[in-house]
Amino acid sequence: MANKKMIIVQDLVKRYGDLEAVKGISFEVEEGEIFGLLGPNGAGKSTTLEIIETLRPKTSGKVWVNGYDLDKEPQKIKQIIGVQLQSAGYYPNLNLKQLIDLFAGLYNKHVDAMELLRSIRLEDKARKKFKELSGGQQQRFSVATTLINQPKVIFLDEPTTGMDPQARRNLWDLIRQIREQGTTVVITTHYMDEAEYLCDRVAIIDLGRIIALDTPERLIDELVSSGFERHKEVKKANLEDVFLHLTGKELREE
Ligand SMILES: Nc1ncnc2c1ncn2[C@@H]1O[C@H](COP(=O)(O)OP(=O)(O)OP(=O)(O)O)[C@@H](O)[C@H]1O
Repeated sequence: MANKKMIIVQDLVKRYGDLEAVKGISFEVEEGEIFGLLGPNGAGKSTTLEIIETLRPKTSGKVWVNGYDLDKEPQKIKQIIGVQLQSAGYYPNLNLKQLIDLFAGLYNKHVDAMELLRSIRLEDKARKKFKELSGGQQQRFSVATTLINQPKVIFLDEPTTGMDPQARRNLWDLIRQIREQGTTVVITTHYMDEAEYLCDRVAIIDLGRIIALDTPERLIDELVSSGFERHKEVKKANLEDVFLHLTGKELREE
């Protein structure tokens, strides 16, 4: 059964002067999936994401989001997507509840700010300013704010960079919950364990081109069937498991 395509990207090209940062990439994201864009620094992930988000002009190629053509109906796309703000986007004098109320007002949506804060376990921080939160709390808040306009798809650009293992696992749970409620998620990450845990499918981008696109499992199976073997014996746990076993899974930031 063919699923509905939430995003279609065809032959997308982006040039910055002489540099061709995105060299004609094509991919589709299905409704309800967590889709990962992976790749080394400078591969073109953020550029691709920002073009789809209507935040950056493309050089050529076609993009549709929920059937809306980026060239013809960018406003329609803006209405159905959720984008994480950089920290500078959070007015410094407003507390978390006021920020949610402000965004809800801007989007003309009714949102129960306390309920949203409860869902990310920040209800006791309702009167705190964004800058007074820990890194993990800031990221949780920023992911939750992408939901205020009740989007069909949210974009998360390296959402767990710099987090400790507890906060990271916690954010993974939040992202999965968001998907379970029917929202499509597009995520960029440098962490392969994150991609393996979260993503239904991943596109690996290098030097502006997609060099692989499949489920993490099939990509791994393909590599193994090509004769690849790890040098070390694979253990049933890794160092992060040891760390979490010793220090617990509870958040430490409060
Ligand atoms: N505004 C810009 N002007 C000129 N070059 C840019 C601009 N933005 C990005 N680039 C270049 O385009 C290429 C792709 O950058 P992009 O930020 O999309 O990569 P990325 O895969 O998101 O990398 P990272 O993982 O470091 O965020 C890089 O070589 C970068 O230097």
